[in-house]
Amino acid sequence: MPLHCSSMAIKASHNLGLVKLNDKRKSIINHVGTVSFSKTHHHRISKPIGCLSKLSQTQSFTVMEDPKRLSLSSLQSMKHTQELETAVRAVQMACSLCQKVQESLISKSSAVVQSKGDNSPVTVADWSVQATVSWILSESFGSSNVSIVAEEDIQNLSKAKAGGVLEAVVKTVNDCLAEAARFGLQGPKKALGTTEVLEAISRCNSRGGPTGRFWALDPVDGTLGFVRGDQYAIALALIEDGEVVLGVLGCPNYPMRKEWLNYHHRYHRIISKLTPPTSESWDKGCVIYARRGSGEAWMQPLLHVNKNFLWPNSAKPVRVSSIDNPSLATFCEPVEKANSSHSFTAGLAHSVGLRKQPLRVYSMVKYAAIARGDAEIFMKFARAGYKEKIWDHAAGVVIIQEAGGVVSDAGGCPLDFSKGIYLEGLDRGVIASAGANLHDKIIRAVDASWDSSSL
Ligand SMILES: Nc1ncnc2c1ncn2[C@@H]1O[C@H](COP(=O)(O)OS(=O)(=O)O)[C@@H](OP(=O)(O)O)[C@H]1O
Ligand SMILES: [Mg+2]
Ligand SMILES: [Mg+2]
Ligand SMILES: [Mg+2]
Repeated sequence: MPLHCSSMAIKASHNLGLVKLNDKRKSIINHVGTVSFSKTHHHRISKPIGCLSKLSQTQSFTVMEDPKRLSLSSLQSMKHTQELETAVRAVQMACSLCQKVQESLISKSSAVVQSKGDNSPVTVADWSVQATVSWILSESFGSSNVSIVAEEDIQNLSKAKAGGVLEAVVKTVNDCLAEAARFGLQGPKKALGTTEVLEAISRCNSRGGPTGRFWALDPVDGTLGFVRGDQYAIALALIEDGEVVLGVLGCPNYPMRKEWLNYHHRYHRIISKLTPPTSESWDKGCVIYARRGSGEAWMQPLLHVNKNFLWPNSAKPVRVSSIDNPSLATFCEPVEKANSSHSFTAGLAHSVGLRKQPLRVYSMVKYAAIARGDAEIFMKFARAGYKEKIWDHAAGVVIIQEAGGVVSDAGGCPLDFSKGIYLEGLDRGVIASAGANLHDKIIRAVDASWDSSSL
């Protein structure tokens, strides 16, 4: 919503991600990821000029709507309708594909799990989703109009050829595309050949950057969770001139009860045989999506093709939690210590007064949990030297922001999606919160404890 406040000479266009100030508060407002304009409204600045070291300097202002600019706002919110619809349908298809592959992984052997150069896992599902989404986007918008940055390439797939992985990918892609009509999309007239599948995967060779439009795709985020029969996500975002304009997160195992998100909880239940370790126990799954500037994030249940559900799917709005008392708040973080320092976040939690056990969840399901109001804070502090990739964050960031939350690096700056495949310039770590108060507290705690940390 465009905003105008004459008394403070503040003009802000929320939808366009611009904030202009003509008084001496410029240095304060331009430099933080979140600005409290009033006690109840929080508005994001997506292009700061620099960084404030402490969000506590955030100022409060009274803001009035400028009715003359409303038409611009509604125009903005109609943008990308086609792209969003296609992206949601493609992610629904990808969820269905992944569910089938995960079931077969659990019931058979782990032979289809390959290791990449960095020892991270990759599976038939990662390549198959990348091929399927790439093919759908190209068919829907014309391959010359579609540019995609995505995690996987065909090098490892060619290496894995001997194990029959490529054949399995081609079959999985074709089985999935054969169901396209049920998702309101058009599939191929005849099954894709190996060359076409490889082409679809390797077409995702954009390197991103500051200008133009590209999609960012993580075909399976949290592959480790996926192969362990746990949480994972399919993440698709559209980025224009360095800004994420829409995001879609497919979370096929998002459980009915939020406590079941917790890796440890699930693990203990399984070993104590309280619930069977089948995917049934999740009762589960959703696709969450948002469009920049709409102020809304939406959630759909998964479409179950075998249950004969047809498009359109029902959707309901999601909103971040209203909890801003740290003692009542839950924070989530990666399961693997190697991906984020559990000891550093434990220290932060202690100093901020977070009393609950951390919710350790694989993948961008953590972003989904914040957007749905199932947790209040997400923190990730990777080891020094690790560079976060845009596809691991883009969709989640826009969804949380539109659901009313705040996302920044540990210096309070927005994540920068304009610098290629990495989040260049990221200050220490990623923090997402349900509201500005919690966010402010975490950022101050990071500042206070960073120098004595071993990160
Ligand atoms: N060393 C290191 N440090 C930090 N992050 C790393 C690291 N290595 C990988 N990755 C990326 O982390 C993605 C998975 O993040 P998660 O939050 O799901 O972590 S965890 O699996 O719950 O521990 C994971 O995404 P996927 O590869 O899509 O699963 C990686 O992009
Ligand atoms: Mg990932
Ligand atoms: Mg991945
Ligand atoms: Mg990976």
